[in-house]
Formats: sequence, C-alpha cells, structure tokens
Amino acid sequence: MKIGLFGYGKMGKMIAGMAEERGHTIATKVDLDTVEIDYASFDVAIDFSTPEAAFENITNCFKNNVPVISGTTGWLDRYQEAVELCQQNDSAFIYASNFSLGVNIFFELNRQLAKMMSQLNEYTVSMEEIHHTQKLDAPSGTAITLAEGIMENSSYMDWQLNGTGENSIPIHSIREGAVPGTHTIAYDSEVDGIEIKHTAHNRKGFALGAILAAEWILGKKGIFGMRDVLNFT
Ligand SMILES: NC(=O)C1=CN([C@@H]2O[C@H](COP(=O)(O)OP(=O)(O)OC[C@H]3O[C@@H](n4cnc5c(N)ncnc54)[C@H](OP(=O)(O)O)[C@@H]3O)[C@@H](O)[C@H]2O)C=CC1
Ligand SMILES: O=C(O)C1=N[C@H](C(=O)O)C[C@H](O)C1
Repeated sequence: MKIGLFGYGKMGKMIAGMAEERGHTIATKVDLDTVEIDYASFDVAIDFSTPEAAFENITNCFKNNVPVISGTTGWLDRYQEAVELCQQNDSAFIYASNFSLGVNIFFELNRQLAKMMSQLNEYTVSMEEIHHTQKLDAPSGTAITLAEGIMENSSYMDWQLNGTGENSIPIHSIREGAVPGTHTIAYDSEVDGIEIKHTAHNRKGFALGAILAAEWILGKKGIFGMRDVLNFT
C-alpha cells in the first residue's frame, strides 16, 4: 500500500516507521511547507496534522479520489462538512479520536458503565485527561468521544471543560511533561467511588490502529469508524 502522510510530527514519524516495517511505502510526506501534492502517487492518506490544517488536507484528498484516515483532533466543528464532501466525491473516510485498540475497548466499557450508572441517582460522573504539554487542543478528542458515549446512555446533556453545571459532565484537562495520553472516568457517591482508566504507555497503539484502518479501507466507499475496522457489533 502506498501512503500519503499528512503531518510528519510525533505521530507521522511513528506511522512512517511502523508502516514500512509492515511492507508499505510512504509515497509522500505533506507538512506545513508542502507546495504541491501528487495525489495519484498514493492509495490512501493518513492525516495526523493540526486542528487548523486537517479539514483542508482531508477534503482535498476526497476531491482527488483518495480515501482518508484521520486522527487529528480539534477540528470536529467541520466534521459534518467533511462527511458531505466525502459522499459527494464517492470517497471513503475514517475519523477516530483515538485509534488504539485499548481505547476502543475502553469506549465500549464506558458506554456499558454509563448505561448501568444511569439507574443510580446517587452517583455523579467526572472525567480527567492528562496529555503532554505540546498538545494544542483541550479537552482531548478522546475525552469528547467518552463524554458523547456517556451522554448517549444517560441523562447528561453536555460536557464542560474545567467547570461544572447541571446535567453536564465536568472534564478536567491537565497538561504535563511528555504524557502520551491518560483518561479516567470517575463515578462518585457519598459512600464510594468507581473509576475506569486507560493509560497509553507510548504512541505505538495509536499508530498501529491508524495503519490497520488504512489497510482496511482500501477498495471501500463511505463513512466508517474504528468499530467497523475492529468488527465490534
Ligand atoms: N486519533 C489518535 O489516535 C491520535 C490523535 N492524535 C492527534 O493527531 C494530531 C497530531 O499529533 P502529533 O503528531 O502528536 O502532533 P505534532 O505537532 O507532533 O505533529 C503535527 C504535524 O503537523 C504538521 N503540520 C502543520 N501544518 C500542516 C499542514 N497544513 N499539513 C500537514 N501537516 C501540517 C506540523 O508541522 P509544524 O510542526 O511545522 O507546524 C507537525 O509536524 C493532533 O491533533 C493529536 O491530537 C495524536 C495521537 C493519537
Ligand atoms: O495529542 C495527542 O497526543 C493525543 N491526541 C488524541 C486525543 O486528543 O484524544 C489521542 C491521544 O490521547 C493522544
């Protein structure tokens, strides 16, 4: 498989190394300074760029008939627009706030737990996410997906960054050191507490998941998610 890499930072570099180990070729690396892109030179685009760049990167690929895997967070206010452009161009797209297998299992666990806890009025939920100090967005994309999973399975209506409100899930974002990504969901009552936590030890899980998604999407048309790639029912 020939890959067009959009963003050659921490994730782009890790994906390049791992993809080559799996026998794939990095046909092009697109960064902030790239002037011209030969879209015919790659089978699939993998975008781990910046919140500002992602939408243009992704939709230019659709216009050039290239399927896209995107893990960039912080641009989701334009997700629906990207989906429409994908459909208009009969292309294929997977966005995931987190490509790691562990987090995708954690997403499922979070939904199940939210459903059970929604029966119990004495517990309130809160979330904490910890990332490295270079991270541009807060809360993390993963925290937003977790909050959406709770909202779909409870009476919580929205989430709030570093604040509280009625029917709102408080998300506390911490930026420290080189932390790859830690997410904790806590339910607390007067008598006890329940916590579930995912800790990324490094970025390998994110990179492998994105490559698996790229391998999976070849030859397909439409909008998919990691649930499709991992065959979660
Ligand atoms: N979904 C997932 O599983 C994961 C998602 N992420 C997300 O992926 C994104 C990238 O993360 P990470 O690699 O750590 O960040 P980095 O800052 O290390 O890398 C981003 C790269 O994108 C480059 N860039 C800037 N503008 C453009 C452009 N127009 N086109 C292409 N590339 C551009 C930057 O270049 P320059 O430095 O010159 O500006 C930089 O090299 C973030 O949004 C992060 O949240 C991260 C890990 C996992
Ligand atoms: O910026 C990061 O590093 C990460 N970003 C993603 C997010 O915003 O959830 C995924 C992972 O947590 C690492």
